[in-house]
Amino acid sequence: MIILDKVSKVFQLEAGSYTALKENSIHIRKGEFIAIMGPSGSGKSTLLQLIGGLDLPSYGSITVDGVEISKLNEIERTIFRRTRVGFVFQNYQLLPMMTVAENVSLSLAANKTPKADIKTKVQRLLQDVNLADKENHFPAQLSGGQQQRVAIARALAMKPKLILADEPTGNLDQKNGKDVLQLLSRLNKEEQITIVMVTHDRQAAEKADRIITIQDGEVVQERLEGVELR
Ligand SMILES: Nc1ncnc2c1ncn2[C@@H]1O[C@H](COP(=O)(O)OP(=O)(O)OP(=O)(O)O)[C@@H](O)[C@H]1O
Repeated sequence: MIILDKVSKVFQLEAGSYTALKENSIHIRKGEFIAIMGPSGSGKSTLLQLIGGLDLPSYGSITVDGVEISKLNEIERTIFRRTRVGFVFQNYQLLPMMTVAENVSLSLAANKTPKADIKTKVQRLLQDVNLADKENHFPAQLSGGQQQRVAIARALAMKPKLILADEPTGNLDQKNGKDVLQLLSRLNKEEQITIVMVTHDRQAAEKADRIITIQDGEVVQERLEGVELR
């Protein structure tokens, strides 16, 4: 599903260049649930952004679902992101002036789904995340856990085979964090959606099939159900 071949990311700064990722080669199979862990500043979010086509690697190639995204131009990458990847962020990133239903419908509208279909699809998505009764609420009227479930419904709208989640439970208390993780786990198991999740939370990471640990821009450890792989 995801192949990174010797991927490096170098940021050009006024003070010089900074290597955030160093020659990482990573393979992620279809349907895997991967947790990415590592200290602050180790390159986790940068890695997720490269996999999601939000940014380009400086060196190396990235292939996602058969598409070499590191070769796509800006417009092609935008289409790739809109149609193939669901993004979930720590701070939910819902639009505050729009209702829950409008937030979930955004990508459907952007991808020219007929209006009549949007309504039924949004209702089904909100049922899936157990928020059918909140469609006319605004994000500020919901708890953090509910907002994150709206964000997950939005991420699912285009039926992506891949969800990239950056600290999805980072702002949530234990109960809400657990609910969000359970939802991601269910989507992974029942819908075979591949999930790559950055987390600082060891308990959250234990939900994954494999934990990839990054340090100073390099993968230093991979652990599969308790077995050290490197
Ligand atoms: N656009 C950018 N320009 C310059 N440097 C950047 C940029 N984005 C990230 N960096 C640097 O790259 C390094 C890795 O950042 P990244 O956000 O990937 O870390 P992280 O592991 O996700 O950290 P955290 O756990 O704190 O979110 C950091 O030193 C950061 O300052």
